[in-house]
Amino acid sequence: MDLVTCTAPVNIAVIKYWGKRDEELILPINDSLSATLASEQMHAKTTVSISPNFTEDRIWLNGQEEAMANPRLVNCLREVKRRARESGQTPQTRLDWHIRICSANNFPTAAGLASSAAGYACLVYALCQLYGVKGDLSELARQGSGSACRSVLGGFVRWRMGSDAQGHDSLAHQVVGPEHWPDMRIIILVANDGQKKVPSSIGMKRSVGTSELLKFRAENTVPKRIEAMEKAVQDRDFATFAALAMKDSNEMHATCLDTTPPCVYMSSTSHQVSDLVHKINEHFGTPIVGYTFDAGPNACLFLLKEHVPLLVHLVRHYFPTSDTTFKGDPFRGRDFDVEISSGEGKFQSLESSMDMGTNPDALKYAIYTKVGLGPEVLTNTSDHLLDELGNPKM
Ligand SMILES: Nc1ncnc2c1ncn2[C@@H]1O[C@H](COP(=O)(O)OP(=O)(O)OP(=O)(O)O)[C@@H](O)[C@H]1O
Ligand SMILES: C[C@@](O)(CCOP(=O)(O)OP(=O)(O)O)CC(=O)O
Repeated sequence: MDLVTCTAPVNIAVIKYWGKRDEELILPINDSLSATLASEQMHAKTTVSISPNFTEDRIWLNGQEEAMANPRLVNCLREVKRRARESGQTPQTRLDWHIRICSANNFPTAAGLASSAAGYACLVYALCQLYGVKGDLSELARQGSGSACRSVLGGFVRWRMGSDAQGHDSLAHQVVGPEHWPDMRIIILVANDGQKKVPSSIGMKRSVGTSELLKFRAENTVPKRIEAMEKAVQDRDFATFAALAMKDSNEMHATCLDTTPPCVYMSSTSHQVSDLVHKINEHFGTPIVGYTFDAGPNACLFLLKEHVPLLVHLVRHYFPTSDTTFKGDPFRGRDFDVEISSGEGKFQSLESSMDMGTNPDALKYAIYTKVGLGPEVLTNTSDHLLDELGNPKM
């Protein structure tokens, strides 16, 4: 029996992918750009195993057995095997053995927190390790979920839409590595981690079919904005970075509202968080925090390390929670390398200038993280999700 276990990170787009020109190959209507988040806080973990003794292909996701017939899964497996066959690295007999796949996310699945990105990047990375496939993996991961192609790399990543009908040039590449902007921090404010009503793939298909605004966005705004965003990342120009991220998120959600029937992903809590961010930035006279929202109500905030204590104080003040544990709590303890003092006295004058009401228990918890590396192989036996017979350990 051969067995490989990997982790892959989540990525959060600051220039969004929303809309496909080819549903089957998952080819987008515009380029997108994202930050890969550190795997320590959020990751998918996948074990893949092949054996001549397995009599059928099987998959378990988050402890439940699922159907292998999922077309995205089938496409990924077929394409990785095709690449393995073409490279001549793997004997046909090994490619014919049945496979077992066991995967788990350490954060909510299908809640607009990019689980499909981490999940398919992890699956493809693990399969490629298993079959000895080398080279670009983004084309393979893209066929599981569009955003997954950006999770096969660390740092800041750009997915170029490409023009080839077969999608061979619709690939992701690294803009800068995770070490490039060491002070960048990310705080995800989770308002709802339940499964969303309209999955991204359905929502964006509906937008492509009905929104004129989406067409305008893809053809006119994004091509210019993404160049400015790439430059802002390269120059570590936080104010431009945050302003562009917020603009792009709002434009994506505007296209969702321009869709028939409309896709409403942001909630009143999302808008309150957005309001707070704009008030903070107004107070400072320049963006010191930027937000972006995926297809869900949870805010993903970008900010520099020096502003974490301030943001933490204000979020605690305006979104008090009775859950004192506040999972992934940046609101207590230490930053990765900076002490987060409660800063009560220091920021009190700010509260009075905000002119906002408080929203008790509107947030469930927060995840505090930074920009990180791409997928990794785990070699410790205790890390494998399948036992020596190929059965799930849990
Ligand atoms: N670890 C995993 N391994 C394989 N597939 C996964 C994994 N995690 C999630 N998926 C697949 O992704 C689907 C969820 O994708 P969906 O786009 O609906 O949500 P999301 O990725 O959490 O949100 P969004 O893309 O809007 O940020 C799951 O139903 C499952 O098919
Ligand atoms: C809002 C987004 O997160 C949309 C992600 O959509 P998916 O990649 O989940 O869609 P499919 O390609 O159909 O699987 C924006 C982004 O990540 O760029």
